[in-house]
Amino acid sequence: MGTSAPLDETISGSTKAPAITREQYRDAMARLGAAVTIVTTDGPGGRAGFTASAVCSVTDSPPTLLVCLNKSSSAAHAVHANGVVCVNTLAAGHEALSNLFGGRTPAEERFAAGQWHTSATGAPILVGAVVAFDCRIVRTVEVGTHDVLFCEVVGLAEGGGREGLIYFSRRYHAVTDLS
Ligand SMILES: NC(=O)c1ccc[n+]([C@@H]2O[C@H](COP(=O)([O-])OP(=O)(O)OC[C@H]3O[C@@H](n4cnc5c(N)ncnc54)[C@H](O)[C@@H]3O)[C@@H](O)[C@H]2O)c1
Ligand SMILES: Cc1cc2c(cc1C)N(C[C@H](O)[C@H](O)[C@H](O)COP(=O)(O)O)c1[nH]c(=O)[nH]c(=O)c1N2
Repeated sequence: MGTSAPLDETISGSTKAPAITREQYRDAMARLGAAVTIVTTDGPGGRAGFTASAVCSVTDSPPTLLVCLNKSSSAAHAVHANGVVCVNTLAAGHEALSNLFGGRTPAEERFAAGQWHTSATGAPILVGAVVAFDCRIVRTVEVGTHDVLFCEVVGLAEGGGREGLIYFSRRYHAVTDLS
């Protein structure tokens, strides 16, 4: 009979030489457009946040999304220690904030550039985000350089913005809801 699945798993890659280089892979991925988010956390591990485009829906029952987090990110310790994240979907006009959370800037400076509320889990919600998903991390799978965080959505906040932000071909693009 089955045992319960572990909450943390590691998936090892092939030991064979990869068929494509990192550069080829990145160039190809640059053609795959994605929404831009700022993933935040707060709690015993401290406040932290990072820009993420590797975010997608896994299932609606229970509502779950995944976030890929580079293990070397300055936010990694806090994310794992707190076990909660808020995925803030950015709007047109958030390009500078995205770049600040995109690396090499101290956490306090990142947060000082935006306005934040506190979600039910304690993670910061960005005022003006298109939509924010307040989440508890229910499972982590390590794959290569990244941790894949499976995040159960326990709360939602709508920021009212009508223009979303897409990262495509290494540039930001505003997208408008014409309905
Ligand atoms: N998933 C990620 O970790 C990820 C995604 C996008 C951008 N970034 C980082 O943002 C910076 C600028 O990125 P860019 O898009 O302008 O140019 P880039 O050439 O570094 O990346 C092109 C595309 O490749 C993918 N990618 C890049 N680095 C990755 C990584 N370490 N792991 C998995 N996928 C990765 C992403 O889809 C990215 O949009 C880089 O430092 C990059 O590492 C990381
Ligand atoms: C548009 C865009 C998109 C992404 C990123 C950057 C940018 C500009 N970065 C990189 C990530 O934000 C950055 O590495 C962290 O902020 C960690 O940097 P520090 O270690 O804090 O300097 C990123 N990192 C990650 O782990 N997962 C992701 O999906 C993304 N996506």
